[in-house]
Amino acid sequence: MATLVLLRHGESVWNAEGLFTGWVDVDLSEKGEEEAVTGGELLLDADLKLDVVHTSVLKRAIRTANIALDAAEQLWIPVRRSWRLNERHYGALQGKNKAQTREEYGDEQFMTWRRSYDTPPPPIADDDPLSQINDPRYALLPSELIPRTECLADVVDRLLPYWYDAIVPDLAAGRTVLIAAHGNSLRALVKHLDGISDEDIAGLNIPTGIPLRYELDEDFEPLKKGGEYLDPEAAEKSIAAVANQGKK
Ligand SMILES: O=C(O)[C@@H](CO)OP(=O)(O)O
Repeated sequence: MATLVLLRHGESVWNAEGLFTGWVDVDLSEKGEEEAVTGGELLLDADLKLDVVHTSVLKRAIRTANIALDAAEQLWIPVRRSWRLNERHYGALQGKNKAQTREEYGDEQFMTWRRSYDTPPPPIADDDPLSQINDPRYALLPSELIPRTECLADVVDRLLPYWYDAIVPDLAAGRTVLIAAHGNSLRALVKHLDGISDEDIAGLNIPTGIPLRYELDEDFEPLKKGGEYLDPEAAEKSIAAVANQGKK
């Protein structure tokens, strides 16, 4: 049996402003930092002894991990980072206001771009100031691997090699693993873990800053589908807030 803990970063400055974020490297808001502290306190209260943390290469996830691990008195544990845990690339929607986008394109198109499994938003141009094509952290990635947009299916495809190559070996070695990542990269992982259908995944939202614990069997499948939030009540509220983004 192995323990896996998933942690979505705390509220970011762009979450607070209601903007599509994707691969843009925005920081946590003050509230997001507080959520990360609370997340760490929940880890401490649950007496979770972590052995390793995996994060994306975006600072909202990196800082959430640092703040939470500090609060959990485990800032010293080994860290690994990968672009494969990054948020879903939001294409040309990056930096756009969610409520305005909803108004301009209508509910159906808005929700298709936000939550459909296989329809990506329009791609971002390489010369767009919000493109990541020249970002030094992806300099070693072949240009064709740097996304210009992604649907959730694309995220599953790029995340699973990291799951199998880097995270599963940690779990197999008996390590308790923390993954600090993003709303949609964690939706992709939860879809895989819980065997959620392409249709049903549209209805799943991940709350900010609340650890989600999974106990996994020898095949790395959850003993309990959906895992367990360390603060289920707060999770429920935060899930509703995420689902309602873009509504007035
Ligand atoms: O903007 C984003 O990158 C994501 C996560 O914050 O938003 P959404 O929940 O709308 O997919």
